[in-house]
Amino acid sequence: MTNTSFVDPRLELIAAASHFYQQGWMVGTAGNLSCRIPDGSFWITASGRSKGELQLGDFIRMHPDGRIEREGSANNLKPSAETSIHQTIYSLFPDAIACYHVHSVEANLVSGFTNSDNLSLPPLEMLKGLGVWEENPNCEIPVFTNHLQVPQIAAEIEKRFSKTSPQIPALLIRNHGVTVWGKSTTDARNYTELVEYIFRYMVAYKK
Ligand SMILES: CSC[C@@H](O)[C@@H](O)C(=O)COP(=O)(O)O
Ligand SMILES: [Zn+2]
Repeated sequence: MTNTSFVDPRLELIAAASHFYQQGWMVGTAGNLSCRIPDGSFWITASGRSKGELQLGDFIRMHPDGRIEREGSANNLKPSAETSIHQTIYSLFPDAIACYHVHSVEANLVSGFTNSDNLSLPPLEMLKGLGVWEENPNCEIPVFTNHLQVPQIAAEIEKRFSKTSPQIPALLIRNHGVTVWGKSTTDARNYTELVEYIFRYMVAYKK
């Protein structure tokens, strides 16, 4: 029998946020999560919601051009302040279905390990989980400046990634946090855990 049951993707975002909150990566209102749906629009967390206790009404449905879909979206909520980054990721990577952004202590610490716009990652087995199938890989994560105006960060992401795709589906914003994307909510959740493991390793190695 075919399973035709429909799971509201917001439930997966709520579960992921709760999990990340428990890890200390989405404390208070930090971070934002989104998930693209078949008509090309995406659900994104509304701005300033407590990420450890999201509810279905804490999301906004947006079209790629920035238009808010009122049907299903709660009224009087503002979309995440970092919506322009999610829009940019969805436009650059047509396969991306989910985009997750979290703020961990380790992501901030490792972003200070280099002044360059790329951070070298150690050649850990965990990189395979992020799609890097090489022996002793020489892998880097792109690092972006944390401009006060978020659309400026988004514009720099667009500019760099239009020329060169990153080696892994992740980017770091200096002194801010990491953003990952994947072909499913499960992939995005796994990638978030994997990059955070690598950052933890890097911090522990430095001690
Ligand atoms: C703890 S404030 C963090 C915000 O400035 C921002 O970086 C963030 O990740 C959450 O913003 P939001 O507008 O709630 O999506
Ligand atoms: Zn943020």
